[in-house]
Amino acid sequence: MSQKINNIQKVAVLGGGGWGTALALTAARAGRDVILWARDPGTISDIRSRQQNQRYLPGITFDEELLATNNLAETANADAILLVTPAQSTREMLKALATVGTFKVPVILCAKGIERSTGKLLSDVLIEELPQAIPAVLSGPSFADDVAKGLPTAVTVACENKTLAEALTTALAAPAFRPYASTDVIGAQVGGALKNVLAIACGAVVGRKLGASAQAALTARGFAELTRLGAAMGAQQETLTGLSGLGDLVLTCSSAQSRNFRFGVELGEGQNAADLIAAGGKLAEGAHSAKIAVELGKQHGIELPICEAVAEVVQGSSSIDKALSSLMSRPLKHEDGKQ
Ligand SMILES: NC(=O)c1ccc[n+]([C@@H]2O[C@H](COP(=O)([O-])OP(=O)(O)OC[C@H]3O[C@@H](n4cnc5c(N)ncnc54)[C@H](O)[C@@H]3O)[C@@H](O)[C@H]2O)c1
Ligand SMILES: O=P(O)(O)OC[C@H](O)CO
Repeated sequence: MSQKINNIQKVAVLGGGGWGTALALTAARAGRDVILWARDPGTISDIRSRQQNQRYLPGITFDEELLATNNLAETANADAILLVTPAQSTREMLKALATVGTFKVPVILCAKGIERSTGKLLSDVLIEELPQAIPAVLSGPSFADDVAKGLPTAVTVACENKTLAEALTTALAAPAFRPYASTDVIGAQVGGALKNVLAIACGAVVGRKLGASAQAALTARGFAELTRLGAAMGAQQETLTGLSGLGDLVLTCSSAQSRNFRFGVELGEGQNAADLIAAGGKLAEGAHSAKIAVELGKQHGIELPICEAVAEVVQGSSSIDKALSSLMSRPLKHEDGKQ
């Protein structure tokens, strides 16, 4: 493995959506040899022939000529894999990978979510499906459009092996893309998964025109939920207050560029979650993680009232108004959560 650590040159990116394409571009800008796997043939031909991914990164043409394929076997000799398909497809993707190679390399999980059917973090899913791979996580405040356009971005790259975490940051660092190394694989995942749920709540408050004060209050109380669950699951405080925790929460809870935030705005404006999901619009990972986050909270003895409100609205068992009124009428508490 030490040879691989010192020489992460061939990077395979799995996922031809906005984030997969943006990460492939930034890895190419970092000087890596990049192969991008996508399942959609239209995406591959768009990238090959026009240096665009119009479906997921509309209006952006890139200078880099990315090598794109829909043959997964072509990724088998990579020194590192970036897995960038939606969280709920992680297991399926890993099962597919296992059929084409051994992958005794770092697999960097870039999706933000919790497996809905099991409540498992994606690193646990990876260990189950590809036990010889080395789990790593890339997370932080970063919109695909910004990264694809080369705007400045900083993220956390976590791997339990400190040397490998540092090697991965070296391999991915580009002039406008600054990864920080961490050994906290759990913390980097909890922040990314929960901020999506909390961003839906903030979006709903904006959609309902409840004011900037309410949005700030939800963000701060949401951060309390994120840090308490994270700590109970073994995350480090510095990670939760860092890029992949507070940093991403602030971004996603305040920007209409976020799909989770916009999903919340639409709910706040009176649309129905089931209809929004059935319409197959933009990916809002928080809608898929809300209920399982609440269940994880219960397992760890942590109350997550905002996540619970989002879960209830998403599953149609509460309206926005009812959910907000039950949040406001909870018994008065100390801010630190202690009695
Ligand atoms: N877009 C961003 O700004 C951004 C930033 C950071 C993290 N992320 C995270 O990255 C993950 C992917 O997001 P995205 O923005 O690229 O989504 P996207 O909707 O732009 O693209 C999703 C891609 O995954 C593919 N896909 C979907 N289901 C699949 C399956 N079962 N097997 C194989 N491929 C499948 C789609 O064809 C598409 O190419 C999400 O978890 C998201 O939270 C996104
Ligand atoms: O568009 P969203 O809500 O999926 O957010 C994208 C990134 O996770 C922001 O860091």
